[in-house]
Amino acid sequence: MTVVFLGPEGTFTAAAAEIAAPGATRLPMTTIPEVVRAVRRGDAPVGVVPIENSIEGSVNLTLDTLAFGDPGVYIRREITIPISMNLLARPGTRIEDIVELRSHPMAIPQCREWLDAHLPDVRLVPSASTAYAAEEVSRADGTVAALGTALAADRFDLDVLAKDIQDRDGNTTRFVVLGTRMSMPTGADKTSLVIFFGEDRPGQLMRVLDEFALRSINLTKIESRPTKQQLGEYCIFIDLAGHVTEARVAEALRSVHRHVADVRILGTYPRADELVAEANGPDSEDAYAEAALWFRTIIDRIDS
Ligand SMILES: O=C(O)C(=O)C[C@]1(C(=O)O)C=C[C@@H](O)C=C1
Repeated sequence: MTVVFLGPEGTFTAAAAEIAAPGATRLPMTTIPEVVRAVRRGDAPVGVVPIENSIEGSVNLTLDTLAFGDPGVYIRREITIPISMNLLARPGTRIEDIVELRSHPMAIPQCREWLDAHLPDVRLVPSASTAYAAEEVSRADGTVAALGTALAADRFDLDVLAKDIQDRDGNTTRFVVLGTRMSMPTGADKTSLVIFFGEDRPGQLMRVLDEFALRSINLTKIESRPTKQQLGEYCIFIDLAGHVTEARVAEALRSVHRHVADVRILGTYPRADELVAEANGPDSEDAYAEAALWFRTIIDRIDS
């Protein structure tokens, strides 16, 4: 088994990949779209990419790659990892020597307050990942530092000048495990989808949200992103509690599909927090099954 992930070794995603596929052959990639392409091509059955951070929000490149890229790659699982950011530099570097700081564009804003307080005038330079930044620092002079994992410090012979410098306790990133098929239901699942509205009509978003609310389906995330077609045209990303094989989720999705131009399912997969979404009374599987049976008895009485 091979796992592809945003590399090189020493990234936070590399740690998530070890949880997703322990002991697998590891194939680090330079970018998130490369990971997705590798899974689509079948180079590896499992890919791991970051999707959301508790301080900085969504990893837009992941959302866009999954929503607008070629079909055939799905989220099969989510993994959340506590994120501890460290200031890494070549041995002998002092904080006051640093004039340039490199890291992944998701990592820098997680340390904004610390950087304002300790390195206010530093030049911020984006890197392909935190571990690439660490590697670049190992080849630079002693005025360049990186934000990254303690593991990257070991890997690239750097010192940790300051640790745990993220702006908030409990800093957490959510990663998604990708594959070419969707996951089976576990009873504690989530479904991620993107809605493309097409023609602009009043009340369309309300209509979509109503379909979920009517069936007591909890939305765990809702976010809009540009469709990239024209200024002001947005699609919405929704994460909901439940699996597409649950009757109320299936019925809601079928209804939503009637109202919009397209619905793209990004995946239906076990939740990291294992929280079971209760569906009781009229929302239960039994109630849907009973209603289907009742309706069958009506159809059966129609002349054939
Ligand atoms: O650069 C890395 O180490 C990554 O794994 C990427 C990434 C991200 O894109 O969110 C992962 C976790 C942290 O939130 C910061 C960076």
